Amino acid sequence: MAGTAEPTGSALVELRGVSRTYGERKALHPLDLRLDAGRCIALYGHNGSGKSTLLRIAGGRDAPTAGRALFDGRPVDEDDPQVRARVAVVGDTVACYPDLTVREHLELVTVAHAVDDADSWIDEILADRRLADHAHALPGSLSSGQMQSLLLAAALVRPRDLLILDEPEQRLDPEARQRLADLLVAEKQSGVAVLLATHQPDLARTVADHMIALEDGRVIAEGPPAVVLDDLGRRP
Ligand SMILES: Nc1ncnc2c1ncn2[C@@H]1O[C@H](COP(=O)(O)OP(=O)(O)OP(=O)(O)O)[C@@H](O)[C@H]1O
Repeated sequence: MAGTAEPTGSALVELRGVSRTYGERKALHPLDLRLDAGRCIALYGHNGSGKSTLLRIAGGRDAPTAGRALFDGRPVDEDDPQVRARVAVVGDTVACYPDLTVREHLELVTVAHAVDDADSWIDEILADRRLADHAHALPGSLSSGQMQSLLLAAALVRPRDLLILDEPEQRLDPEARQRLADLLVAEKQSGVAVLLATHQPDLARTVADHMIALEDGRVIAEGPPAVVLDDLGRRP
């Protein structure tokens, strides 16, 4: 079983024998996973290896074909108010309103999640993500890296116990990637569980406690990131 620590009580995320089939295609073969508060699991693998499928199931956006996906001991469903309140997802697709500014997007999120003192909190996140100068810009005028920072900011302005990120390093420059790694370490330190799909070994090495390497929907290696990366590096 994939785990980030000795199991103590119920995990925040628990997948038991989870698999996913699309038509004839087996996107995910049965796997187990356990993620506790304040820990991070990184999923690693080629395009099409099943990372996003696993993330969608863990966040309740998709149901497994077989097995059980639990959040805090209950079947996970993105429509569950508990899940909506506690799970923040940074996706790989851009979903935004073309006529709302960067700041207005973040305001929407804070209203939806009844965030106290939202204005100063938004200011802080905008500065932190280097978006302060673009607060009044419309999405269409953002660079792809700035758009990625906006997606990240939208997850950070709201409360969360679990942060799910699908290749968050995409489109970020080296400095922004470093700030992303620092941010995810800080998230863990504040008790947030982080479930991450990445193509960047350094990000996994810096942030993750446990790494799961997938190939064609199967777990081919798992363990501490340095060990898994070393193992993968020695394969023919
Ligand atoms: N909605 C869907 N319908 C049919 N097949 C799907 C669907 N979603 C994913 N798949 C298939 O499942 C497999 C796993 O896809 P998935 O998106 O999970 O891979 P991934 O590891 O996230 O890839 P990438 O690194 O490119 O994002 C792929 O073969 C993909 O074509």
